[in-house]
Amino acid sequence: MGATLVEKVFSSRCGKEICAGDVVMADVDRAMIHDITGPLAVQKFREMGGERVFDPARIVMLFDHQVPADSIQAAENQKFLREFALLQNIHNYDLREGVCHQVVMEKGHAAPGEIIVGSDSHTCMYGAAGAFATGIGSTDMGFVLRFGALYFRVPDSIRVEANGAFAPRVGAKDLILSIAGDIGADGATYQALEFTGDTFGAMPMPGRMTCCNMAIEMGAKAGIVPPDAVTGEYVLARRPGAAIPDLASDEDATYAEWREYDVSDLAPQVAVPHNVDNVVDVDLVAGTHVDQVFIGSCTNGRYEDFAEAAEVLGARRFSDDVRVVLIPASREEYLKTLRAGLIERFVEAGALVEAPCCGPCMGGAFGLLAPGEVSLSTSNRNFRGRQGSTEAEVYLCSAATAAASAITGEITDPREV
Ligand SMILES: CC(C)[C@H](C(=O)O)[C@@H](O)C(=O)O
Ligand code: SF4
Repeated sequence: MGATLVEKVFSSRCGKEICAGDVVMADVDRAMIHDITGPLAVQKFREMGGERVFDPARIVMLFDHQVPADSIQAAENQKFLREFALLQNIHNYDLREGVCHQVVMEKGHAAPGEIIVGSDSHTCMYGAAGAFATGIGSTDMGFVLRFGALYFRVPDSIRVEANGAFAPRVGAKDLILSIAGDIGADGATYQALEFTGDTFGAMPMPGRMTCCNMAIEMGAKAGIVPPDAVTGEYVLARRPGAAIPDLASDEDATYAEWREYDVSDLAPQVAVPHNVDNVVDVDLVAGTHVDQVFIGSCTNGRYEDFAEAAEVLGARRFSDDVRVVLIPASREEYLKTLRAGLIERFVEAGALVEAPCCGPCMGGAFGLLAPGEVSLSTSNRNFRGRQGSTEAEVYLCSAATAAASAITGEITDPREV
């Protein structure tokens, strides 16, 4: 019987045929912790009798949610983790690089066929590199830090096949929002989303990351794009010599579901408050006043997002009625955006450009909303209270839609500005 990509990853790791539903103990290739979840994971590791981590080279520690520290507690957490890294000889550690998921990808910590865990729900983003990657809780992470392995129930897969080319100003974020609208916020619970078809085949890595990143928003364990030449080029540039196994689902693999999309007539999509699956074509909400526009996060804070935003902006200014907050997801993305002259253009146009971090995405560090305010955000979550007051509203969209709306001060179709 044929196997899915995810079943193949586990079969290869376990050295025997593994099927969806099997519970296996599997070694992990990388374990990622960050400033919020790291301290509890370390505490759990110690409670389990941990003295030395299983392999310092396989642990990645990044600070992003509250950087620079926005409270004494955050500063203490970061100090605690820094001391742990020094003690354990963890070198893949940085407090300045940016949002953890972006940094994991760009430093080459994810490669096809690998199994990666992170104590953050959007760890599923590394499926863009053809890895099985999933978010785990801090107790599980304590176990992983100690033993380098974890029990997994191997998920069923939903095949999401997309074909066709996007219209101008429509792209990966619109596609994944539309998929979330169809599947629903819990419609893929404990399953893997396998993204196939010529749209994904032609999609550059940033778009694949956007789509895999949002798998968790449908409850999925993982999102994964079958590794191909695009994956190989990205991974090898960051980890020279990495093995790029030929991995794809068998033709007769069993899927829980098979969904097909034709993206050629897809319009820009917007998720309206307060659920990610409350998705509509942009024209249905066009004209909604916005108080804050945020372009950033692990979902859409890459150079390509800012380049598209700059194209939409042209020589204009952002509306004086909107707080426009732009945050490249990492230093690498920041530098690319800076060197292309875009940061200067954005600042001239009235934007606040911040250093790489999660920023307003989770309403943690800064950029909070007052009751009654409306945010339009390129991030991935819009539930009540996500960016500040529970009486505020968060809409989600692409960087193109965000830029168009930041110019007009209301939700705007990027094809019309
Ligand atoms: C803080 C962290 C645990 C959380 C997550 O797991 O996703 C955050 O990154 C988020 O996006 O809500
Ligand atoms: S940018 Fe947002 S979604 Fe991504 S890790 Fe940070 S808080 Fe979570």
